[in-house]
Formats: sequence, structure tokens, C-alpha cells
Amino acid sequence: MKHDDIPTPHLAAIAGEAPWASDEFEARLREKGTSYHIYHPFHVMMAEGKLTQAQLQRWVANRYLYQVAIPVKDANILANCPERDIRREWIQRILDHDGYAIGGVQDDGGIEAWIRLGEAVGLSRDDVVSERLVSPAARFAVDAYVTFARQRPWQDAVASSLTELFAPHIHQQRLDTWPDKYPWIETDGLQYFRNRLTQARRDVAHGLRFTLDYFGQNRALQQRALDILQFKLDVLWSLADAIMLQSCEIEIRGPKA
Ligand SMILES: O=C(O)c1cc(C(=O)O)c2c(n1)C(=O)C(=O)c1cc(C(=O)O)[nH]c1-2
Repeated sequence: MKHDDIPTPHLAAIAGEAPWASDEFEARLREKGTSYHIYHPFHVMMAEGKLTQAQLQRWVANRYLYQVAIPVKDANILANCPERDIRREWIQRILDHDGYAIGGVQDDGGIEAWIRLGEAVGLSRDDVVSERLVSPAARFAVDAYVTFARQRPWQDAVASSLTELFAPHIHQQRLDTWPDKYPWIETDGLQYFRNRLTQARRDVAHGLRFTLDYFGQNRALQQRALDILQFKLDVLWSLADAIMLQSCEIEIRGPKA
């Protein structure tokens, strides 16, 4: 689908309207942060120290699905993108998560750091990588994101990564609250969150620059970028819903549920 061929009626209706200035467009994207999953009751409970060890373990185990999906999602963006300049910057995201060993330099990557987080909360490596603790609904939520990047124009998939605008705040919140609220977690296990503080800011600077520029061409595209960001916020919210429901089940039926 090409972007000059916008089928959605509400976008067609505003196609003739003047685009918002870039700073207003950016402010509207940032306003979407009010529905970020940091406000989901499960994440609020997490920050308040109200989760049991079993609940926190389920969160890490389910979120592993998202961690392994991200580089696959990014590989789909690369595969769909004919622009070398974009690919040169975007490829870094895959290296961040998968790690690399190039010319004697090695980085184990974010997926490995996430597995170590799993170990720090008391799971075994196999508990995490086998995905046997994940809920079916969490899998649907994560699949929706990968499928979006696979099937939609690569520019849409770039815009869908912009929830990362809000991610440093939630990573910092965990770094600030977990040592006090969950002192049983080894602090080495929190390295994933420390790494993401800089990686997410760099990613988002690139993704935001592109989105403001490309989707800034007209009002219909600007609205489309906002709709895409809402879709991605909904993916993250649904993932948290799935984890919260599963963690209620284990409270009721015990850890074998
Ligand atoms: O822990 C979180 O709450 C959280 C949220 C998000 C996000 O907002 O999409 C990402 C991450 N973490 C993250 O660690 C990460 O690497 C990441 C990549 C992306 C993306 O869409 O490309 N989102 C996120």
C-alpha cells in the first residue's frame, strides 16, 4: 500500500487540511504517552512493590516473547526498506538485541541480558527460553506487532516503534524502585534496563526525526502516524493485560497453573 492511497475514511476526510507544524505534531505524538503501559495496573503494582515473586517471574517470562520478537520485527523493516541510509541506522537495533562478535569485539546483546534478568528473579535459563510459562494472549499481542511490521509499509513500522519515546521513563522507574521494593533480586540482573536507557534514546531520536519528516507531509499522514502509535500502545497494553490475568490465575490456583 502506498501512502498517497489512504483508504481510511477518517483520514480521507482530513486529507485537504493544512498539516500541523512539526513541533505541534511532535507534541501530539508525545501526548499519546498518557496511554503508555506505565499506567497499566500491573505496571503500577510492579512499581509499588506489590507483585509477588511468582508474578514478577511471569512478567519476565512473558516479556521474553517481546524481546525475541523485536529483532525479527526490525529485520522485517530492513527487508521492506529500499533506502540504504535508513537500513544503515536501523540495523543497529538488531545488533543491540541479538548481540554480535565482529572483529574481536563481542556483545552478548539484549536477549541474553533479558535471560539474566530471568535468572535474577529466580527462573532458570530454560524456564525463559523454552517459553513454557507464556500465556497464549501474550503471544497474540506480540505477534500482532511483528505481523504489522511484516505486512505494512516500512514507514508505518518505523512509526510503530515510537512507544520507545516513553520507554526510558519506565526503565528508569524499575531501576529506581526494584532494589528497594524487591531486594531479593540480584542487582546485576537489572543491566538490561541500564543498557536500554541510552539505546532507546538513540533509537527514538532516529525514529522520531524520520516520522516528523515523512508523516509531516500532510494532515492525513500525521493522523495516520498517531493512529499507528495508538495501535502499538494497544499492543503493549494487551500484553500487560495478558500477563496480569495469568498472574491472577497463579495466585488463585497456585504456581503450577
Ligand atoms: O520495558 C518496556 O516497557 C519496554 C517498552 C518498549 C516499548 O515501548 O515499545 C520497548 C522496550 N521495553 C525495550 O526494551 C525495547 O528494546 C524496545 C524496542 C521497541 C520497538 O518497538 O522497537 N520497543 C521497546
